[in-house]
Amino acid sequence: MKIFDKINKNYHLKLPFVAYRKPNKNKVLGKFLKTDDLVFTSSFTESGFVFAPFDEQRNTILFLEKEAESLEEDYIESVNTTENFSFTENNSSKEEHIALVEKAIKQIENSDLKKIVVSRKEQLQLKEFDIIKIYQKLLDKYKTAFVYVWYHPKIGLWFGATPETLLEIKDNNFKTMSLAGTQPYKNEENVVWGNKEIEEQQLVTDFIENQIKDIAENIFIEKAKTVKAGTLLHLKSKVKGELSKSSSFISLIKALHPTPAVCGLPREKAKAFILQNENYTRSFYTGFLGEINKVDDQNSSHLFVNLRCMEVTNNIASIYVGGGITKDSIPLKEWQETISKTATMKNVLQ
Ligand SMILES: C=C(O[C@@H]1C=C(C(=O)O)C=C[C@H]1O)C(=O)O
Repeated sequence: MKIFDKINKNYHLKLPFVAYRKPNKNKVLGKFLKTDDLVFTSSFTESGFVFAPFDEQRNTILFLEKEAESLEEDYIESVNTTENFSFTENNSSKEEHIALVEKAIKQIENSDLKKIVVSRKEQLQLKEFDIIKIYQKLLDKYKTAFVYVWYHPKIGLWFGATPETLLEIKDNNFKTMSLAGTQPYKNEENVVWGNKEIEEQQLVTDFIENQIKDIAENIFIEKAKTVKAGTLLHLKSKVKGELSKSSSFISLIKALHPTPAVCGLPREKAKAFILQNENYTRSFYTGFLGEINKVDDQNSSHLFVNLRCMEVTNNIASIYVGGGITKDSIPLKEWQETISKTATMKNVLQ
């Protein structure tokens, strides 16, 4: 495909680009830049593609629409991506993660915190690395996800196949979702959920409702349903509404990000716990990415939460995974949940 040649070319010339396919769509879209200038946005008023970190104190990177060459192409499923990407696994950080979960549970028991999402980074040494083969495998395997590859020579190379929409907005009509609770998919989508998962997802739904109630009208929240994301199942409620005339797109982003699906409740206290206690920096994991202010589509924006993602540097893949901790969490189960979540990316590396 032409778009893959262009990805290869930009990557080897060390020029920024993003290629992405929206959930359940066939088209792969690409934005290819001609210089390696690093452009930030904090106003979200420009037209382009944003890549935003978890911590909003850090910079959001913008690929300006007017500076980019845009390509789009129907995806033709590859027949040829069965090669093995062999890799050697590092010693796992099981004890470290379990200790972090235990600390989060204690913090919840001794404060007004109700939920904290804790995460970790797993590094794998790749024996070989082919950007196109990895991206094709992601496209082949995860048709219902937002599947992307994003590159800036001054920032890094990221891949992801995320099940979570942060915000889709056109005119004043917007959609978002409450996604939380995880169990492995075992050939059956009709499953029973435990109280811990039901409560943890309800916390996210209530937070979203509370955050948007003063800036939106006609809010409608669907009952939670089971959804499949790769080899996992989650609970999801769709949310829609109308942004009030006096409110702005950025106020909606700020109201939503980071939701308790990736941070916790109350938000600021959970964030402080995460920044102090996680043993690494999340950078763009649990941030968000996507199109903003599309001029050819009534100024619409479509943003996704950066989950089920990895960063590749010098043949080392860093896979980012986490999970929501509540008073009812069982540390070993939370560890296993992060292992299950690494499979989304490991499946395209082996
Ligand atoms: C934090 C992640 O996922 C989030 C946490 C979930 C959970 O705690 O059950 C489920 C889906 C996502 O909202 C991740 O994939 O790393």
